[in-house]
Amino acid sequence: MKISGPSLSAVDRESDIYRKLRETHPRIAKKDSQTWGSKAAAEAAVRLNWIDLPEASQALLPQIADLVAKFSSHSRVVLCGMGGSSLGPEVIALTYKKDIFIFDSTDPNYAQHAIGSDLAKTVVVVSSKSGSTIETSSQRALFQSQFEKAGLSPVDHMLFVTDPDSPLDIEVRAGGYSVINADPNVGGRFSVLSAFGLLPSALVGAPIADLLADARAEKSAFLEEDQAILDVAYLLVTQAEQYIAFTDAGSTVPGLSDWIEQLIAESTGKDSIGRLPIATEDSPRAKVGGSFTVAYAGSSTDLTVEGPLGAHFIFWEWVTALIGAALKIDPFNQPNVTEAKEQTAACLTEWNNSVPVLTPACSEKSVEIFGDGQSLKDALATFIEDVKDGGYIAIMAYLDRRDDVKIAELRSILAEKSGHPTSFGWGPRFMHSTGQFHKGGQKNGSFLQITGETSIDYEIPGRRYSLRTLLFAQAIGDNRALATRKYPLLRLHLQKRSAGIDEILAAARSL
Ligand SMILES: O=P(O)(O)OC[C@H]1O[C@](O)(CO)[C@@H](O)[C@@H]1O
Repeated sequence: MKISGPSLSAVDRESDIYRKLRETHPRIAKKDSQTWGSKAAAEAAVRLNWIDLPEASQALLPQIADLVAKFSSHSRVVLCGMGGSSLGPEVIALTYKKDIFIFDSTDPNYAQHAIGSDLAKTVVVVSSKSGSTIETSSQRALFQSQFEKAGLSPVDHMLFVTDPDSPLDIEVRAGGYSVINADPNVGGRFSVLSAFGLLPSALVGAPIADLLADARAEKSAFLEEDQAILDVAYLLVTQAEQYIAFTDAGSTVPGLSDWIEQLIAESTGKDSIGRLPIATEDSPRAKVGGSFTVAYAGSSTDLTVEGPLGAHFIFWEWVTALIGAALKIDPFNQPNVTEAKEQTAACLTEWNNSVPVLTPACSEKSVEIFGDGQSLKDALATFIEDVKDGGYIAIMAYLDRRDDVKIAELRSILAEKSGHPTSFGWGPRFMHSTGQFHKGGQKNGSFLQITGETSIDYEIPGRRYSLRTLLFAQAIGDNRALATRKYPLLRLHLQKRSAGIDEILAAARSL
């Protein structure tokens, strides 16, 4: 991996932190579960096999090749999965310019795109380590019924990646489905070089053997010569107090920032001392709010890290483990993700499985305002004013990331208007990424939720609620989890999505 940039002059290789990182590096290589302290040791003992994946996953290649051959008559691949289970294949497909539909949402409008118009040609990979993630199990149930309704046998169109003996594994094997098991001692966000990353990527024709070879070469390189990897970990610990802005601009590995975001945010966003990665459009916009800036090409950020995608994967996983040791946190748990899940379940019970009428404080044209402010502009202005010194804004859009993609422009507008680091996440996908940080990291976030009416809805077979109800329970559940912490919180609800997005963008630009 080649590293460069002006920040390297700040590396103090004689400092205590650098010494700690240098001591930690060989302990990670030995898979020493005590590396992150005794409290983290039990979890670490069953989470460290990602270290072996560049070599160990080669053994999976024949099984993956068989599955690719078995499903080769299907021209369209859909991947159902959340967090690490989907962001890995997404960046691989983007990098190698392969087409895969990533279904990592519960938005019915987006689900309609996932289902598409040609189920006969579609193969669906359902990826879930635990087998119990609510989004993934709902997506799976939806697809099963869609295939049946279309007169197609789901067994011929669906295959599964999961841990051996997970409830999902047992059920789908009994049902005659194709299944590939991943190593259970690898956590979701570290799983890209396991079957979770490799199988969907191979189905769309990405060169997975090359990815593994690049990861192996990089691992050998940093085990032999540790300076580059220790320098990067040192900078992210010492030069970024809280915010690390990543940009894919000019990069040969587009989408990597989103994958790194889930890796670092969910691994470090706890005990109020984490690092918040922010995926930004380009280096000028990355700098807003004084974030430490990182790119994978060019020379306009604090740090540039260049290398092939497989090398990036193992490099950033290792850096994350190093950061965890330096910050004295357990990088392998995600305590606050569970909290949002519980709030979602509580909403579903309270609502008796259907969204109640939610009355806004006020409305303007297509947008309902749940929060302070007499108009959209006023609400946004108040929201920005309330951001704490040194704090950040998180925009969470529970919308369709194909049709509603324009709303992502709000990130740079609010960053510029407020001068604060501003992240953007699609709901509920961000819940498996920055969602952990929002509730477990530094207590200085301000949260803007954007929800919208749906043009379609789907019943989820086997559940008593629909996809739309689940989406709203996730949004309102997370809203409650944030509200209990008394963080600044605004929800804008779009009665009409397209018009509402334009109105929000216009109001934000006029601030
Ligand atoms: O693969 P699973 O078990 O469905 O989990 C999906 C995601 O949920 C988390 O467990 C928690 O957000 C992630 O670490 C993981 O990538």
